[in-house]
Order: sequence, then structure tokens, then C-alpha cells
Amino acid sequence: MPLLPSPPTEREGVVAWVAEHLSHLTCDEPAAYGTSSFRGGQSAADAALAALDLTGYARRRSVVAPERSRGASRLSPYLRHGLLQLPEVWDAAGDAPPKDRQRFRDELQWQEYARHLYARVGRDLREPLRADPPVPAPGAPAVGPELRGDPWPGRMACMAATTGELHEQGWLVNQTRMWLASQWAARAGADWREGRDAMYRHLIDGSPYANGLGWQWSAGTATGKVYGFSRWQVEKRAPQLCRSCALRDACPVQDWPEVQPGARREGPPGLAGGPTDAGPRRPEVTGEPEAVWLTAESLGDADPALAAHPDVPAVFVLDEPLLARLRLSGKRLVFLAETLAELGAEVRLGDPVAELAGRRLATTWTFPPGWRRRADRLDVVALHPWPWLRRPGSGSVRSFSAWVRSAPGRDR
Ligand SMILES: Cc1cc2nc3c(=O)[nH]c(=O)nc-3n(C[C@H](O)[C@H](O)[C@H](O)COP(=O)(O)OP(=O)(O)OC[C@H]3O[C@@H](n4cnc5c(N)ncnc54)[C@H](O)[C@@H]3O)c2cc1C
Repeated sequence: MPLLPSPPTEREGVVAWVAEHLSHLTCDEPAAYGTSSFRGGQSAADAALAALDLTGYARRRSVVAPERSRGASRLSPYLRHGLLQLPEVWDAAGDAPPKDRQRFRDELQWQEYARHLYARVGRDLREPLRADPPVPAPGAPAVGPELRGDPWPGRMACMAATTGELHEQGWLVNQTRMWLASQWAARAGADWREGRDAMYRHLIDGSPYANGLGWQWSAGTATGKVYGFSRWQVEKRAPQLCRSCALRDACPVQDWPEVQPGARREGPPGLAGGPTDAGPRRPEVTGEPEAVWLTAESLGDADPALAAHPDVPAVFVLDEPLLARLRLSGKRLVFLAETLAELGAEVRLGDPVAELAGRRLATTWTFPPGWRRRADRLDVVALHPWPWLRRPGSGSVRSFSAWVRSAPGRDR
């Protein structure tokens, strides 16, 4: 079932299009597909960047509630899919107050670090990097089976509000992602990889690298230090949740969790240093392309291959075997379909290698290992460089600070 009709442009039509063509691949029902306020497409991305106001960002980035007091930029879905590129967002922060600019640019560097880490260790990011999962501290009571079976108990207002936002919006501020990850992995003692996948399925900005790193960081498997979630953070970042909670006088997260990091690990090859494939520095062109192959990493008008070959059709393949495995929420597919509608791209459903076989392709190099496996089997005649914020080197990626030290970065 290779070629799909073009997706319509307005939300209701897009939801119906996803329901008709892709509902066999989603984890939720069509009634839930259209609930997110994030719109896909270049014009929505451009509008979000134009509205970026970083005044007070450093102070307010971690605010959870009330929503109007949040300082987070909400740019992540656009960065995730290359509708905005890290260097242009970095530059857009140039006029912000110095403290806010520095904090925001540090966060952009976390995104770049996650990408470098993935480019270096690939699928090894799926397993603990530097420590085993957390374990109960000596003498701590064992976690009951009830909590293991339901690591995000809906009776807790903080859990109900954050899982509700995740499922409805497909997005969370960083603070509540950490709450959910810590509650799951450290407090409930559930398998952090299952929690990671449960969150990933619903995130519109979900990526194996940023989500994988966020979970490893919170569970302590990336650093050997567990992020502890307790009532203290909720009182500080969203006090109204505690006030409204049925368990406010018997809070199950009143005290710090009694956990400690798991045993130290050596880490996968390349973590402490080694070569990273960063792609070409300049376009490598060996022939005349007949189509531009777009990937989920780079769906913006400024995609280097698209910009270099404006006169050939753009094609995107919804990777059916991959989607069948991932079972993403329909919200994510709506976001992608809105983006593809605006691009006017040819949309296909199937195995990208089979769908694109026999066509001379232009494309933009990108860092996920799955892209390389597919590109090697296709006729790529024009390969364009990835727009790194800082080009990967061979230094350590064991921690964010080691990575920052190991390569020359941009001036903050
Ligand atoms: C458990 C967990 C899971 C996460 N999963 C994802 C994910 O799948 N995709 C994703 O893009 N981010 C993920 N993050 C990182 C971060 O929470 C989001 O990028 C951020 O909340 C997005 O909101 P924003 O655009 O308003 O961020 P802002 O605070 O405005 O930051 C601007 C940009 O910087 C980048 N950024 C900020 N914080 C981080 C971070 N800690 N790590 C990497 N990049 C960062 C993002 O691209 C973000 O859009 C995760 C964090 C945790 C703790």
C-alpha cells in the first residue's frame, strides 16, 4: 500500500486522514488523535520562533503550574523534526537577557549532546550507560506489588495531572518529565525502559536520544546519581496540585525516596572517547537526483537537501514496520501529517528501502543508526551535510560536562 493521498491541511481533516490510513499503527483511538495544541508545519514552527521571549526563562523554566507562569519555550517538537534547526534557535536567543540566554543555550546544548551521544553509541543508549538501575537503600521497605503494577498512581494529583497532560498534549515541561521518570524508576522500582517507552509513545517531541538520555539521567543509570522525586518539588513548582490532592494528608511521596544507585558499569564502547561519524562537511554529489528523500529528523523548508534541489519532488516514507513496532500515539502522526501537508511532499507507507528503490535520491545526512542502514541500501546521488550546532569530535561523551569540555563549542 505504498502511495497515500496527500494529507489535508486543516486539523479535522488531518485527524480523519490519520484515522483512515494509519490507525492500525497507533497505540490510541482516533478520538484522541486531535487533542494536542501543538500544530505541525513550517508556519507553526516559524510562528513559535518569532514569538520566543526568553525574559525570565532561567527563573521560570521549571515552573509547572499555573500554566501561564511557565517559562519553557515549547520549541521541542519543531526542533525534534528539524522544522527549526539548533543553530538558528541558538542565534534567535542572541538578544535575550544574559542569564536567560545562557540558560537557554545550555539546554540547546543538552539537545546537541544527546544527538552526539546517539551518534557515538547508537542503540547501546537503550541499556544503562554507567550504572545499573536504582535499588532500595539498605533497610528501606520493599516496594509493594501495587506500586510496581501502577508506577504512576492516578490517586496522586501530581501523577494524574502530568500523565493527563502527556496523553492529551503529547508534551511536558522538563520538570514533570523528571517527576514521572523518577517516580517510575526510583520510587516504584519498575523497569525504567518500560517507563521510557510509555512516555515516548505519547511525546510529540519524542526521540530515542533525548528521551533515552532523560530517562537514564533521572534513573541514575547515566550518572550514578538518582534524581529523587518527592512532595517538595510539587510544593515548589505546582503547589495547587498538593492542595487539591486527595492524599494531601497521607502523601506517598512526602519524604525523599529511600533508594541508591545501582552498581557501576564500564559503559558501551566509545563512551569515553572514539570516532563519531558526523557525515560529510560539504555536499557529495555524484548524479542528478530525481527526488528529495526527507526523514523525520529534518522536515523543514531549510532541510539542506530540499533547499539545494527545489525543483525535484520531495518524498517521505512512513516507515510501516518501524511504526508497527513503536505504536506511537496518533497525536504524533497528526503532527507529522500536518507538516507533510504543508511541504506538499509525496507520502508513502511501507519499508523505506522498498518504497524508494530505483530512484536517484538527494537527502540530508543524519545521525540515527537506522538512517545509515537504510541509506546504504538506496541510490543516494546527492548527500548533504547535517546542520550541527557543534560538529562531533572524538572526545568523551560520558557526561554532559565531559562533553562540553572535550570539544570547542559556540560562544554562549
Ligand atoms: C525523562 C525525560 C524525557 C525527555 N524526553 C525528551 C524527548 O523525547 N525529546 C526532547 O526533545 N526532549 C526530551 N527531554 C528533554 C526536555 O525535557 C525537553 O526537551 C523540554 O522539556 C522541551 O520543552 P521546551 O521546548 O519548552 O524546552 P526549553 O526548556 O525551552 O529548551 C529549549 C530546547 O532545548 C532542548 N532541551 C531542553 N532541555 C533538554 C534536555 N534536558 N535534554 C535534551 N534537550 C533539551 C530542547 O530541544 C528544547 O526544545 C526529556 C527529559 C526528561 C527528563
